[in-house]
Amino acid sequence: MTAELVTFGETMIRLSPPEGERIETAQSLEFRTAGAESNVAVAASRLGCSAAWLSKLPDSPLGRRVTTELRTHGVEPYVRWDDDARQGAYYIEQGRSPRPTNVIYDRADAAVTTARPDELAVEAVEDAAVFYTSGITPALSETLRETTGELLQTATEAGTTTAFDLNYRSKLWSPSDARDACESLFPEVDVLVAAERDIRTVLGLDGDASTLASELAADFGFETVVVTRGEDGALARHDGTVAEQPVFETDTVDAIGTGDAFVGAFLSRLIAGESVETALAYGAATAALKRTIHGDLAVVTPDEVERVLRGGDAGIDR
Ligand SMILES: O=C(O)C(=O)C[C@H](O)[C@H](O)COP(=O)(O)O
Repeated sequence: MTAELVTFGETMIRLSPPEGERIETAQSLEFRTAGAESNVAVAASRLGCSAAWLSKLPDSPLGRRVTTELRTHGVEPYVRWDDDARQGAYYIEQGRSPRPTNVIYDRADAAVTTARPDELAVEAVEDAAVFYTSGITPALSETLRETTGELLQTATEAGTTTAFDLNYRSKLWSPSDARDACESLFPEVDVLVAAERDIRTVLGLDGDASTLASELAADFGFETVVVTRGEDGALARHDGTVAEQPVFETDTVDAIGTGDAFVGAFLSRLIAGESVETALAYGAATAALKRTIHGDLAVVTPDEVERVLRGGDAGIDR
């Protein structure tokens, strides 16, 4: 079946001690899966968009754990299985003020780092409405930098809209390396999503969020630029106009995955033919719901998102 949204990247095993426990001393670790591009596919799928995820995984219980979880949420994994490769993982110790959240990656030499286009379901990219990947993927290896560029080009040539989240991770590379790699990919990107702080740190731009979006659109010819601003909401520049979206208040249980939930919901609405304004609102509502849920995944339903959009409060539904 042709998927409307196709994403490409690494999905890791996510290991986290119980709240208030340190990685150094914890006796147990919660076991989940997480990865920016599959998180986006899950959010979109849960909101009614058909979604597929391309990657390379070890042919092992750890690799199959990833595909099993994605299928649970309706995402079709198109995976190249590798007998000998590693499964990437990360440890996350959730912070509580004044102790920050800490992520420790264990993803060097993961299976995906050697993925080449001829090992991947490139035809799914050609047939999709939107192809999505993020700045994490080219950060993982030189091969992935090339593969990311080739898949974006394949998408462009096939008339598939391309979407890219800058997703800067300082534990993977320096701002200048990220800038070089991402700017070389930008000519093939139609929809750019970027956190305001990443635009300043990585791309070295200054000014308010609206100015950043306009400069990016002018410099790189993006069709749409979405700037995410944490508690200050998000804005999108499209067709020469800027739309703003505040955040929905939330009681945060787990903030990790908020950005990906936003992007997945946003893309699902664009694919459904809705306006950028509507897509932004869906993104913000889905992101708020994600923050109330443990793990990276936006395990939500369209009704729940609609309810947030209508301003429904929490309460007890019985
Ligand atoms: O692959 C990586 O390096 C990741 O960081 C996976 C992350 O768990 C998500 O991408 C969450 O990112 P947010 O949605 O911005 O919270």
